[in-house]
Parts: sequence; C-alpha cells; structure tokens
Amino acid sequence: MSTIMINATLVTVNEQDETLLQGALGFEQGRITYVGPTPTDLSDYDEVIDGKGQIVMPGLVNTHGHAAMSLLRGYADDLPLQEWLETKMWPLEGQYTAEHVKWGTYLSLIEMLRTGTTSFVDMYDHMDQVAEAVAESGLRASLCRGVIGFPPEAQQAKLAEARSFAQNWHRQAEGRITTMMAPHSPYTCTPDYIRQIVAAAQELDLPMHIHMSETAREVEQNVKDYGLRPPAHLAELGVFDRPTLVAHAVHLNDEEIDLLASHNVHVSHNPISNLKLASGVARLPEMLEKGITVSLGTDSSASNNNLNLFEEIKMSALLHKGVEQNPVVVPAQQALRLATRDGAKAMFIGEQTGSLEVGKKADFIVIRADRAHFHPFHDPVSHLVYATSGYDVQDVWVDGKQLVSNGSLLTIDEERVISEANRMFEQLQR
Ligand SMILES: CSC[C@H]1O[C@@H](n2cnc3c(O)ncnc32)[C@H](O)[C@@H]1O
Ligand SMILES: [Zn+2]
Repeated sequence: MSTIMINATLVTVNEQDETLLQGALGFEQGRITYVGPTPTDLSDYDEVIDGKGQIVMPGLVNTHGHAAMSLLRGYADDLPLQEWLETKMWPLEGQYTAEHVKWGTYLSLIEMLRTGTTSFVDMYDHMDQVAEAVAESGLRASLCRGVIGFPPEAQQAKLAEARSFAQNWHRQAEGRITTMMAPHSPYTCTPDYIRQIVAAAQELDLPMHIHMSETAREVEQNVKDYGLRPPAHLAELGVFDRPTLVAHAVHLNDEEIDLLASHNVHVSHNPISNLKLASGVARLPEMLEKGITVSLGTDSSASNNNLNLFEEIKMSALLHKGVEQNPVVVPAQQALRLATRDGAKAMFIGEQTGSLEVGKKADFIVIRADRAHFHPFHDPVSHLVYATSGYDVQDVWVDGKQLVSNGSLLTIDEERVISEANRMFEQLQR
C-alpha cells in the first residue's frame, strides 16, 4: 500500500541538508518513494495523511548504549567511571537473569520510541532477549554481545556466545537487526583475547564495537600495562583493520585523531554520560575537522540518566561552543546530522537509513510543531536542536510501519513493562 504524508515541513538531512517548508513524503513497502513538493495528483496513493503543523524528519540514531541498564537508572549517581562500574554496576549486573535483560530492554525501547529514536546500537549480555524485543517492537538495531575477559576461564564460552549470537541474528527481523563483535574495552580484555575477537569478526565479516579512551585513568593504565595508549594498542591488535565503531574517544591527542581518521574508525560521542561520570569532554570539533564519522550516543540510563537523544543533540551543539568559547562550532544543522545521517553511517547502515531520500527505508518521525516553543516558525532545524524537549514526537515509523501513533505505542504494552521493570529492580540484592 503506498502512503503519502502531505503539507508537512520536511527536514530531510540529505546530502544538501534540504528543508522543505511545505513538502510531501511518499513511501511504499517500507521504502521512501517520493520526497518533494506536494504533488497535485495524489491518485497513485492509497492513503494520504495531512501533516499540517508537523515536522517530518529522519528517525534518530543512538550509536552507543546498554538498554537493559535502565533498571539501574538513578541507582548510583555522582561517581567516577571505575568506582561506578566496580562497586555499583557490576555487582548488580552479576545478578541479572535473562528476564532482567528483557524488561530493562523493553523499558529502554519505550523511552527511545517516545523520543524519536528509530535505530540504536546495543552492547550487553543475554542478547537473545534484546534481539527478540527489537524484533517484536519494530525498531532497527545493531546488537552485540559485549565481552568482558574475566574470569579468564569464562573467555572461550563468552566468545562462542558472542559469535553465535552475531551469526544467528545478523540481518534478521526483516533486516532490521544487524550485529557486531564487541570486546568491552582494552582494560577488560587482554590483547590475546581482543585478537581472538577480531579474528571472529573477520571470519563473520562483521564490524567491531568497543569502549575506548573514556577516561584519563584508562589511558594511563593502558600505557602502564601495554606501553601504548589505547588507540595505538587497538590498532596494533588489528581492531582498526575491521570497520570499527568506538564509544567515547574522550582522551585523544592530535596523532590519535589522525590515526582514527586514517583507519576510518567511527566514533560514538556520548557527551552527557561523559559529563555525568566526570570523564571529560571529547574533541568533537577536531574530530569533525579531520573527517571522522562521529555520531551521538546516550550510553545507558545508569549514566545519563535517560535515552532522549534530543538532549544529546542539544548538548553536543552547546558544550563545544562553551569549551572552545566559539559560537560557530557544531552549528544546529551539524548537530542534527550527527544524530541522523552520520549516526546511520557510524553504525554501518548508512545506505539504508538516516535521511529522507528516495530508496532509503521509511524510518521517520513526526514532530508536533504547533506548540508555542516552535514559533515563530522560520527555522525548524534550530527549533529541533535548541527548543524541543524531545517529547514533541507524535508519530514514529520504521521500515514503513507505524510504531507510535499520536503518542501511543502500537507494539509495546507500556503499563506492563513499567510494572515488570519495577519488579525486576526489586529482586536485585542491593
Ligand atoms: C558486557 S557489555 C556492557 C558492560 O558495559 C558496562 N558499561 C556501561 N557503561 C559503561 C561505560 O560508560 N564505560 C564502560 N563500561 C560501561 C556495563 O556496566 C556492562 O557491564
Ligand atoms: Zn557504554
């Protein structure tokens, strides 16, 4: 059935960053078939939706997170990364069963849908639960079993699990799920173990995803342990010979930015999580200047404390202006691109999604722009970056299927998920 939305404002985030104040978006069988001015003849379309007073834009892309950690939202605030992980997160995550992962993930999917995220990256354990939730909910995702190399005797079982998960779920759920191989970080996986994971990625022809250079302490420790800073260490282990998405990349020197650029390593910038854990501020303007594909991530709700990517967009536009004392760095259109077009590219699905263009998947969101904070309506991109809270998302479509209609979730039972998520948290021994 071919459908068209007419009279809407289209923020396309195409190559030319075109915005059409009065446009139309047509789609059929999951793909965009028309982007342009409202046609006079609509007889080809079975369904015509009037988008007056609304903005249609590509769905947002969240390129780093751990969805099931939403159960730990607000459980451990105001701590630095290592203490937060070792004394708070890992002891509770050690008690997680597949059911905890299931309900924590659903809780995150609700939040992502409500705030306009249509594609996301997830690194965690019990990933079959995550994949089933993604398949059921209709979102698009790149999923990976995050592998921590201790205890050493568990390494081979974890690698086998990561490999079979990646193999079983790649291109499943009507192609909405892709997979990656993910050693958690250079400080939780030995060099030899990372090499084995790279070899598996090569064999399966999959990209790599890894936390890297998140804190100054991590960098110092890497130098003490291996005589190299994390980027050189991972390059030497062959990680960057695979397509790679690194999360954080906060503590980089000029040579390391060049190294990532020369290996075409993609970066997920997570400014809010980095600020909350006091890890530092990534060198976003310099990375962009060198042509690195940078995207935005929330990290988990345990360090953010929500999955509203509109906050990340605004933060990335503001933070670097303040740090550099320069208002022209990361302009609004660029911040929006990081969260859409570049996000899709960063998670290796850029040919499929990330912009409103004919031939791409019909992954888009509809924003209510009839509210006061969208007016005067002369620059919709500015309002999307600086004025919306993210909760102006009214409709969400992925693969041409509607997942949110007028604020109501069509594929997830929100009341049940909230109740089960609370039950799951109560079960954990704190
Ligand atoms: C087994 S993969 C998931 C693993 O990652 C941990 N984690 C969550 N946020 C961060 C972060 O910012 N840096 C490093 N590790 C992180 C999480 O607790 C899970 O154990
Ligand atoms: Zn993370």
